[in-house]
Amino acid sequence: MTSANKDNTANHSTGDFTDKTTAQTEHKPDISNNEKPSGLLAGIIERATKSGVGRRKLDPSIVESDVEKNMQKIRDNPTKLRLAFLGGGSFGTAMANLAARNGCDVTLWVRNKRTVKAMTKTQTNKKYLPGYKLDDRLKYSHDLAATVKNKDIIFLAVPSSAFRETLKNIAPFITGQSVVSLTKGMEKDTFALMSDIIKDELPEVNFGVMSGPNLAIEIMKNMPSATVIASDSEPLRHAVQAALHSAFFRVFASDDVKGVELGGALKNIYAIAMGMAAAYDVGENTKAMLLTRALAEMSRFGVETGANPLTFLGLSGVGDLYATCSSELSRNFRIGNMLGSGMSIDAAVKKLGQTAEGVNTIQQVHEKATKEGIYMPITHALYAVIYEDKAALGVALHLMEAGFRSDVEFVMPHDHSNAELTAQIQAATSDTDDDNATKGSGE
Ligand SMILES: NC(=O)C1=CN([C@@H]2O[C@H](COP(=O)(O)OP(=O)(O)OC[C@H]3O[C@@H](n4cnc5c(N)ncnc54)[C@H](O)[C@@H]3O)[C@@H](O)[C@H]2O)C=CC1
Ligand SMILES: O=C(CO)COP(=O)(O)O
Repeated sequence: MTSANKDNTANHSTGDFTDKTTAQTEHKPDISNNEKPSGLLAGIIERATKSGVGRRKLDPSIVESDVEKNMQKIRDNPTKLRLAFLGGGSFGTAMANLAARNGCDVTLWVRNKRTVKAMTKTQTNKKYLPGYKLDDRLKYSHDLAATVKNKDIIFLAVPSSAFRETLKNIAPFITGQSVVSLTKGMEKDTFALMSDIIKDELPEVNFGVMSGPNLAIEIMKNMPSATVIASDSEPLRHAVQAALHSAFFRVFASDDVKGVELGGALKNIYAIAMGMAAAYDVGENTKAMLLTRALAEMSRFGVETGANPLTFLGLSGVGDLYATCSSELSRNFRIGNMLGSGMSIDAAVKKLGQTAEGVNTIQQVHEKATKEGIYMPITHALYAVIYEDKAALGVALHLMEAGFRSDVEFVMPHDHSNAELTAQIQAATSDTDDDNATKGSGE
């Protein structure tokens, strides 16, 4: 049993599972035999690192059975993927721990030398995951070059604000490694997603993005979870599945990189809205309305920017939206809750002291949607409350009075012929709106 398991004793009443079964039956990494990648793995890596290979569109049923076959071969031939995880926050640590527990050769890069020393000594991440013992095979380093050299896959789990800088720093050491983003955000001022930044900075590399309902603390507790690896490269998808998949963590595949990435980035906006709604003690109907209209906004935005709307029905869309909109473990939810309790955005961010990507994403998406004329009423409303000091109640009422629209616009497109009626209703209620529109109105 791994040291992580020793600490996490079984408590099924709280949903806390040990991974006794995994350790004993699923992954039996034989360290002594694992120094070199197996033939199968070497093949996967070779294919993954050759540009163009594996980029064809595949019949999903064939992919499913191929994945299963490959997974089986990998299970039958214990392998040692060489992985680097960059970013020692809660998510980078949780994912690195999963891979180490699966028998991969894993180094977690943390920029602070003293933190590396402390993690090596205690095998815990005291700041971001206090109380969770990490796998004793996990290695730590603050030497970026040494960490990324001679690796098969480099996973980035730094905040979006540090993503480009981190890629620039590793660029000199990239030879044939693949890169996978775990980051859920957008670059400030450029609206670039992490995959866009990878294409800018490392145009030759094979890359993927991973996203899904993956609250780090629940993963550390071995609560069953699932995620999505999206890449144009089939071999890379398989390699990531091999690295992270276990009885507690299922890794599904997709080739809609944009859709998967947008799901992870956009849901943070609505987690803030939902945290705020929770502070106002709204009912279940209201939460359901907010969640569902959020999904409509996300998929509309996705389609306008090149994603497949069906992707938003998957784990990285509705799955992650649900997880972060319903849990105080979500930092974005907590930010919303603090805002709803009357705190300013700056004070809330300071109090949180961790990454909450939604704070920046609201601004990016508000600007982009305004510029491109994409209908995103919840995002605009949230922007008005947070950045234009509008009263939340007045803004919420305004949202409720918006015109008649169809439910699922991909099933029945909106009927714009009722615009006149909508305008009349809005004119009739505008006096009330004006009264409620600013915080000085005595809301
Ligand atoms: N925590 C979670 O449950 C999940 C987080 N994510 C995403 O993962 C990304 C990272 O988030 P967390 O690990 O939760 O953040 P965190 O707030 O727990 O930690 C951030 C880490 O990044 C490091 N960092 C900050 N600036 C850096 C820089 N310039 N260079 C190197 N390292 C730097 C910090 O020192 C810290 O170790 C975010 O985009 C987040 O949305 C995705 C899924 C789940
Ligand atoms: O993305 C997450 C879970 O899937 C984590 O959400 P927060 O960044 O809001 O904590």
